Amino acid sequence: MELLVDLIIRLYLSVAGHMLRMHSTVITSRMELLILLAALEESSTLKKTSQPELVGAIARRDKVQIIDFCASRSSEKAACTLSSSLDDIGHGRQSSPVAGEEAVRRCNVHDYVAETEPVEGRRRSPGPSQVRTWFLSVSISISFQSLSLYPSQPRIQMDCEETRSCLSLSPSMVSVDEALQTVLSVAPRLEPVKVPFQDALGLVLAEDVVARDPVPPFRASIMDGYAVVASDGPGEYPVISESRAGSDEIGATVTPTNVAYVTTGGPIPEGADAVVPIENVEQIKDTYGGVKFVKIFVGASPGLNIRPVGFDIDKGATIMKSGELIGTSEIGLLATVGVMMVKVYPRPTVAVLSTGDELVEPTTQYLSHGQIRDSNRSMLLAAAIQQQCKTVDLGIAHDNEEDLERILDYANSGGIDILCTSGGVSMGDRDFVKPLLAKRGTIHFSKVLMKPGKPITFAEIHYTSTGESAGKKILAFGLPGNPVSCLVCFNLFAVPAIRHLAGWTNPQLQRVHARIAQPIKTDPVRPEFHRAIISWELNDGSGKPGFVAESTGHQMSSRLLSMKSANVLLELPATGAVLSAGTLVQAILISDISNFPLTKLQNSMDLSSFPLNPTIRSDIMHSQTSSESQDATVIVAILTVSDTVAFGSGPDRSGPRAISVVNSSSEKLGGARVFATAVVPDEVDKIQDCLKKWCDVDKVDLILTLGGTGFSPRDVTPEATKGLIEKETPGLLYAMLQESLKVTPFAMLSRATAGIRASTLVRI
Ligand SMILES: Nc1nc2c(c(=O)[nH]1)N[C@H]1C(S)=C(S)[C@@H](COP(=O)(O)OP(=O)(O)OC[C@H]3O[C@@H](n4cnc5c(N)ncnc54)[C@H](O)[C@@H]3O)O[C@H]1N2
Ligand code: MOO
Repeated sequence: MELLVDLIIRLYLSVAGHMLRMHSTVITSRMELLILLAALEESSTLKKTSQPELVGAIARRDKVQIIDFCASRSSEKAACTLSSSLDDIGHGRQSSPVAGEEAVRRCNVHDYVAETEPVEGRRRSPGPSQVRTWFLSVSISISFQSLSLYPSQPRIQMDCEETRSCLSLSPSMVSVDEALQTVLSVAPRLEPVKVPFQDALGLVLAEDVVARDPVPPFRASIMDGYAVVASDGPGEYPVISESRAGSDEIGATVTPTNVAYVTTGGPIPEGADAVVPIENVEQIKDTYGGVKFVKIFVGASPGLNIRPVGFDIDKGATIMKSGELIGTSEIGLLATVGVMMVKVYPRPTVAVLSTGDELVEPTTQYLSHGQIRDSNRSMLLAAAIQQQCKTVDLGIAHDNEEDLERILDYANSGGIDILCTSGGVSMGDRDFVKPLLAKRGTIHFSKVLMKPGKPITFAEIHYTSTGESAGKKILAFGLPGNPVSCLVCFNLFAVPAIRHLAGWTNPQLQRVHARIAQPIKTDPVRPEFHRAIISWELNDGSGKPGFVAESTGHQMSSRLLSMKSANVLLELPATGAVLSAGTLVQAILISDISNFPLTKLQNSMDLSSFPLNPTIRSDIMHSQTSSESQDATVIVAILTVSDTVAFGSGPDRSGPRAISVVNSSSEKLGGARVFATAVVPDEVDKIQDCLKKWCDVDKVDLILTLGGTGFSPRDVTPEATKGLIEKETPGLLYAMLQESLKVTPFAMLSRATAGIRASTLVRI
């Protein structure tokens, strides 16, 4: 039996693309230990640290529970199969076979070398009748290097307080959706307040607003012209009065055979039932006995150009409903109907605290070794202000429990609604935020299956003060220290919470669909929130208008530049696959998108630096050719061949440069213009697909390929090109080499290729 289990494990681990998973499995026998050890054999971390502990626990006949054991390669299917196999072998109790996506979703995976988590329960030694239970969360990347062992609370009766603290610290990981639902279910609506209507911009109404007056309050003219009795018809009439907006010609009554001058918005005199615009009327030069006469050229039907009383707003009409957001037009409406005080949900007060011994004020000119400027605090305060919150700056807390506790107490007494800390929520020995939040309140979750932002912690703390705030709660977000993780988590969780507190009926962030401009590699385990800039394009690559998303580049969670200018977070599923350019994905809006970058089609120079895949680019190219190719005699396409660029791990430096060289030397090159660009990874079929399409379908004149000419196994551009060209052009190669040698002797190491396919010249 042992051999069989061992074999199964080895088999599964040896098959590329398989995932091994044991879920909620209690290890009680040597056989089960074997399963684990066989699988983890290659984990040096385990051997050095956790394995002896685990073996010791088994030897002592302590009960060991694996809550999540996941050797992740990529396939979810294998996880289910193995899970069932384990059941079949018969452990004596069920390990639940978790299927497909659900398995991955619930998987507690760590994709880096993790360490023992400081959990309260660890300090307790098991009593005589107690069962020692370990929570073991294991993730094995392809190299099987990472493992974390979580000794957890013994399964013993504890008093409530202890139970709560321990449970709050359990390392279970929730999905982003679950986490958000939790936040929203815990977040209370703030008590509504009355404010002057001018101060209500951006707030949510907490009552209906009723018009106390009709609008307009009198019959008003829509045009500058003459108020007439419609039945009079065309003819010459005396002007008996002039009614201008703002004046009321009291007493003036229009009767048949006379008219009154009116301006737009002015009251219509009694008796008149239509207004003839001034354009259809002529002043008669001579006045008769001081009375002005006009000649009316057209007839009018009753009611023409008159707004009756209450035409825009009826008296008593509900013009705004509770729950509506007050924008600029709403302020205008409140003014119109004379509602001077409105009941609204107030803005939450957000306190922001940075934690970490390495942090110094941003004003620090010279940094000592190990110091960094605190960026998160200013950023979070600005983000809170952007959400219209009142803010409290709690400064920087050092990595010690006392400092943190003192500041938390201060915040606690200050009437705040939300506390945002950053840093100190991960696994370091000085990460005090979680234990403190657990001590002061209830932790609802402390890890979320997302990238970046995994260690985000959410807790609710109850006010200790006795004053007005007594009984109220503070929502505490323990945001990760990495600046990008910090801001991404603020957007995804704190912003909806702020909105919910502030009375929004739909506090969720809005989503749109966008097509990605570059291929993006997804994470195999954590759904990723990839920072990008979307813009509206007349052709999003599908031939129709739509949003196109441009990645902000390298997505490391410390690289705040990846957040700069980003107006969306692309929601990328955790499949480990590469999404090709042009794939439609969901984009979560994180900022105002009204300030779009210029659309690529509006800016032909910019067009060239837009590395869409060949299909997309060609579509755009076709829509361009009618207007722009008329004067271009040589149509050029540029292909960047690079894994780094294709997978979004680095910017395309050579592509844009080549484009500007071609475009700026256009005249010298006989009217050459770049109409198509693309980026593909170093793979023969991808390169060939693109070249074939440009040669055979788009009939491009010249293709320049960049990259992939070196000597590494992935450098295959020459091979891909040679497989396609029909006639070689050795002379060109010679000329290219000669020129290149003038710049660098290394040119002789280049494996340049050139040739013709159909009517296209391909050069690398
Ligand atoms: N062994 C493990 N290590 C880490 C894990 C893990 O699960 N096991 N998680 C990683 C992930 S994911 C993240 S995200 C970070 C989060 O760490 P913390 O929230 O504890 O943050 P710190 O360790 O304090 O700082 C991380 C990083 O960010 C910088 N930082 C912190 N505060 C600021 C600030 N106010 N302004 C600018 N930069 C800040 C800090 O210097 C660090 O470089 O943990 C991983 N590690
Ligand atoms: O989850 Mo951390 O936020 O990847 O860097």
